[in-house]
Amino acid sequence: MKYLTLLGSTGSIGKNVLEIVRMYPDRFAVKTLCAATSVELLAEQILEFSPELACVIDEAHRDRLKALLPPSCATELLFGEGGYKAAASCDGVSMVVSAFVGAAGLVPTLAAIEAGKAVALANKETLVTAGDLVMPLAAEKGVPILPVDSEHSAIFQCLNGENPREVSKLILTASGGPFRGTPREAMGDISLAQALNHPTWSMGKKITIDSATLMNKGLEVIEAHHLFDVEAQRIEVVVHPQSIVHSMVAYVDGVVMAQLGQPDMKGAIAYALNYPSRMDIGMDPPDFAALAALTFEAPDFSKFRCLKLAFEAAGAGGTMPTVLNAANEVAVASFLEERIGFLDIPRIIEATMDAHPVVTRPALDHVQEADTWARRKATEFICP
Ligand SMILES: NC(=O)C1=CN([C@@H]2O[C@H](COP(=O)(O)OP(=O)(O)OC[C@H]3O[C@@H](n4cnc5c(N)ncnc54)[C@H](OP(=O)(O)O)[C@@H]3O)[C@@H](O)[C@H]2O)C=CC1
Ligand SMILES: CC(=O)[C@@H](O)[C@H](O)COP(=O)(O)O
Ligand SMILES: [Mn+2]
Repeated sequence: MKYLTLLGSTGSIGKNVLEIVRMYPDRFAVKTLCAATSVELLAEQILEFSPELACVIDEAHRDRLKALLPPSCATELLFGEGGYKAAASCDGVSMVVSAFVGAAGLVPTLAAIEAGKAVALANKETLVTAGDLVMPLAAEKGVPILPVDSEHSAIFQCLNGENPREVSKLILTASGGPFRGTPREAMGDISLAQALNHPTWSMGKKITIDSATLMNKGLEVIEAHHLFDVEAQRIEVVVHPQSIVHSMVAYVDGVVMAQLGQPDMKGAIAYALNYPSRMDIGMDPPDFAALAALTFEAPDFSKFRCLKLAFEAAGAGGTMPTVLNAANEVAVASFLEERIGFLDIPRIIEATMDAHPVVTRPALDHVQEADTWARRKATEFICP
């Protein structure tokens, strides 16, 4: 039996994880559930899965959650960063699924690694903001970091059994988002509803906006760099609108291995949860005869500035990816509140990066300071 801590149980990834737990109650049990403020859904999940511990973002939400549960409920209720760390390092937990959104995932993921728990990692921002700290700590503690992000799961599967020294490049596929065919001149008029309309994947709001700006792919380049120890110059992004080829690995002999499947996160989640064995999760392979075509094209870096900025942040290293990520979180939150336009997102990130004096080889304190600094700076650039 694998005992899980689920960081982000009320989110898109979290709900998919719980679907798989429902399919295999003989293999997985939920020991702790964590969310931020969605106490109604969390209460339902607590009643269904009876975790030992549950945690929300602050005391007020803990009190609201408590009021939704019967007095007989034995689940211990915690709140705040201390509570998340306790959930991530809880005795008896064998795997932590890291599925918070944003850099909020960093501290509990580090706590999980410190405590020697295997990590199934969906929260890419953890690696973008502090990959140089996270991966060495995982290596030191002998903790596996199993990718959940679909592209990274694909690469992980394509690398299986191959010699990493024979890899020539990683090829990340991008759907291209809803604005792949939108003329450059029309990009300023994009509405929130249009940006939330992802062509192939159903996901949380923040990552859906990241996909629309192609920042998601930029974050994934940095994530892949840390997960697979391949420098960003050897990571190529190719637009593949059908989202059937989830990513590829090219080898020194020119051979390319690809992983294909339907655009449904349950495949990647199940692979991470049950690695190295596969499970029947009721998913059919793509119907190739019914697919008109699988197509590939280069991304337009000038139309999608965020992708360019992510490569620049990867090249600068140190605290620059932390700043890229934090400024992006601020800009996307502001776009989701309809306070800024779509093209303000790259403008704010670029201005924040331009103002940042990079700290090389940062410790956790430096990362956290850079994150706080970038959020403040980006907020200033929202209303210049
Ligand atoms: N969705 C997908 O298909 C994919 C997602 N990912 C990555 O997985 C992560 C999760 O994405 P997704 O599930 O879409 O996101 P959602 O927005 O759907 O869910 C986010 C989860 O994190 C919780 N949360 C949000 N903010 C905080 C915070 N400050 N502290 C603690 N918990 C918080 C939310 O709780 P509450 O509901 O209470 O707000 C919710 O449970 C992201 O890093 C994303 O990039 C990667 C590949 C695919
Ligand atoms: C499902 C998943 O892994 C997402 O990160 C997905 O890749 C988003 O699609 P884009 O390719 O549009 O960014
Ligand atoms: Mn992805």
